[in-house]
Amino acid sequence: MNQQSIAQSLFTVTATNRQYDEAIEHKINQKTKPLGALGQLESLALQIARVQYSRESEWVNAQSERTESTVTELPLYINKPTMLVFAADHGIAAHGVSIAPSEVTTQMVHNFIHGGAAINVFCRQVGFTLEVIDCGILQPLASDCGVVNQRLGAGTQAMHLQPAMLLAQVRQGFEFAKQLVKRHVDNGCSMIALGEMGIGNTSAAAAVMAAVLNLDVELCVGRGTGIDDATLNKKVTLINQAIDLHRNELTSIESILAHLGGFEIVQMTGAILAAAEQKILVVIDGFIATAAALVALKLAPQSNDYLVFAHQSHEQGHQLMLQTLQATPLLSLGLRLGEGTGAALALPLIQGAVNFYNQMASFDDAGVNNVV
Ligand SMILES: O=C(O)c1ccc[n+]([C@@H]2O[C@H](COP(=O)([O-])O)[C@@H](O)[C@H]2O)c1
Ligand SMILES: Cc1cc2nc[nH]c2cc1C
Repeated sequence: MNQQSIAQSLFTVTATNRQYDEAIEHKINQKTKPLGALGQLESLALQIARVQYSRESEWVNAQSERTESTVTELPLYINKPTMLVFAADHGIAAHGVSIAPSEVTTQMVHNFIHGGAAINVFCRQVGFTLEVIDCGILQPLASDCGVVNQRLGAGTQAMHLQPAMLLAQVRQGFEFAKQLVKRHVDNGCSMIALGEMGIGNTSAAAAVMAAVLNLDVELCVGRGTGIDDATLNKKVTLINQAIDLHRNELTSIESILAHLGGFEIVQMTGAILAAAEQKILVVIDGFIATAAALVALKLAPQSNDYLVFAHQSHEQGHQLMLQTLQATPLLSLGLRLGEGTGAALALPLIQGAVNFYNQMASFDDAGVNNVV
């Protein structure tokens, strides 16, 4: 008998309903513009409509007299957009793979608490509520500091010497993430975005990418915070060493996550699966968040329907990962900060897709010659 994965035992993910696609596309095509002229915003509006009409399906079905075309009169919405920033430390960071020591993870979490980081600035600017989650930074924080405590340990083990974590920690991380997302959805949130903070986490993300996609480590590793050539070589060597050490154990996606991953990558994976289960949109930030998306998509391919890829990061490996996922990110700004910054900057574009769908006049409404 096939053993159920941890993810299968915790999450039920179903694809969005495609029943209204024709009506949605008709509505978009009847807007006062040349066919397709809003480019990627049109496919984004279609995706959001699929997600939200699937989410509201009980309501939609209850309106038994409604025809398919009137279903599209339901406006799309973004309620309580919430940026979740997952912080964790990495054992490998003590072995010279980053420009910064692990202490910077905690220092940046304090910066988030005091509102001074880039992610604070951008969240304030665009209207994201920011929540920071301690998934396992080196030292616990004071319980009243405003950071959510979902610690899986005091940093992972150095993956080139031993497994980064146990499968029990992967399970606990998925459970934490499920509770977290449920709390936000119960509170009316219709869209989450995922960012992260963790010195050393581009090593973990690259290792997971190489193992999941069976790629050469060199293709997956980049300069992270901005390392020089010598440090880059060391990073490649240590990640190869980790993959060689655990080779016989890298037999399932969850085992790859346990041996090579990070506490924030585990919890972002869980948050994606939870968002897909709850049928809400989930906006993915940079390289590390995309590695979590890669894992989530391997565990539950239907979760793809709920994912919006915010941007293509400067990190080498991100473009290849996005291509492999056939994902077209909204932005490409050469960002390499993480924290959720690219996802925050994408919110006005997502809002633009919702607004044109809801508010633009049709050719009929506006008395404009129908050019479709
Ligand atoms: O999001 C990205 O694409 C990204 C690319 C490079 C670096 N980062 C951030 O930099 C940190 C990891 O870099 P490193 O060099 O310590 O592995 C971590 O806090 C990430 O948020 C993030
Ligand atoms: C200062 C600093 C801020 C960050 N934000 C996300 N990753 C980071 C890494 C460093 C080093």
